[in-house]
Amino acid sequence: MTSLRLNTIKKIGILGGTFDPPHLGHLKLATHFAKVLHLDELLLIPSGEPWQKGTGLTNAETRLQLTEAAGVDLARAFQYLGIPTQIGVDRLEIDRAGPSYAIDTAKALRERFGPNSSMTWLMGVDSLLNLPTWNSWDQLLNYVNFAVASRPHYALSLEMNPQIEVLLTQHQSINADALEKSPFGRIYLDNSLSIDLSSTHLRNQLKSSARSEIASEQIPAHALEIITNLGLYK
Ligand SMILES: Nc1ncnc2c1ncn2[C@@H]1O[C@H](COP(=O)(O)OP(=O)(O)OP(=O)(O)O)[C@@H](O)[C@H]1O
Ligand SMILES: O=C(O)c1ccc[n+]([C@@H]2O[C@H](COP(=O)([O-])O)[C@@H](O)[C@H]2O)c1
Repeated sequence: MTSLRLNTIKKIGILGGTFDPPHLGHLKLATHFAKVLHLDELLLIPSGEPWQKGTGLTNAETRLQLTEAAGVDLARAFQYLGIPTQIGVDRLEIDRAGPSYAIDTAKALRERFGPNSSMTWLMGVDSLLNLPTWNSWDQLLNYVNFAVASRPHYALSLEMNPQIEVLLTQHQSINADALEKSPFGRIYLDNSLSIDLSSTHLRNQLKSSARSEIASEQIPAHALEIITNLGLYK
């Protein structure tokens, strides 16, 4: 009876990002955790006002459009790979006024999915290292789990501050299964990804003479089409 209940807990993955633009690093992160965490649903959530990213960002509606296009490519990849996870692109941060705080998003999604769903915020290790700068960061694990992927140029062991060390001591789970069974409060560190792509690097490439060399191994094809059609990042 217990195991039946555990198997029927709904498992939601949340991938928030500025997505300026979305790239294959985002899609591979999403694909990896959809498989590892057996996600029922994955939400891509473009940040409305990414308050730490400075000025000169692409406007939110265009980043949403790019994320929706990337979602189409991700859905195709899931179909090809036989991953049954449903993909949604959610505009809740864009529709909320003011700076986009993950804590507000986590609370809103907890209301939506109810107390028993397993909700996991997916992120690269750079986001975990930066976590103590987020608004009300120490409350986030009361609403979601964290699944954290390795990323080139960021080393947890070298850059970890004491606050993250304490957080890991209290919340880390060695097995991903723990997150499937916990609605919130667990952290899973995954060292198997090493995708050397970033939006910053791609924006720089799109501004340069190497613009035409960008391929769908870097930016998903449908998003790249919009970038080309709208002449973005020139
Ligand atoms: N190559 C990658 N490997 C692992 N995680 C990634 C990768 N790229 C992005 N992420 C994660 O995806 C989330 C959203 O990232 P974001 O949209 O800021 O992309 P970015 O490439 O980090 O952007 P920028 O270069 O503008 O800072 C973050 O949690 C980030 O850690
Ligand atoms: O809550 C915060 O204060 C906060 C500060 C920085 C980033 N975040 C969230 O972290 C996710 C990745 O952010 P970024 O800046 O790396 O694109 C995205 O969902 C952001 O809204 C959240």
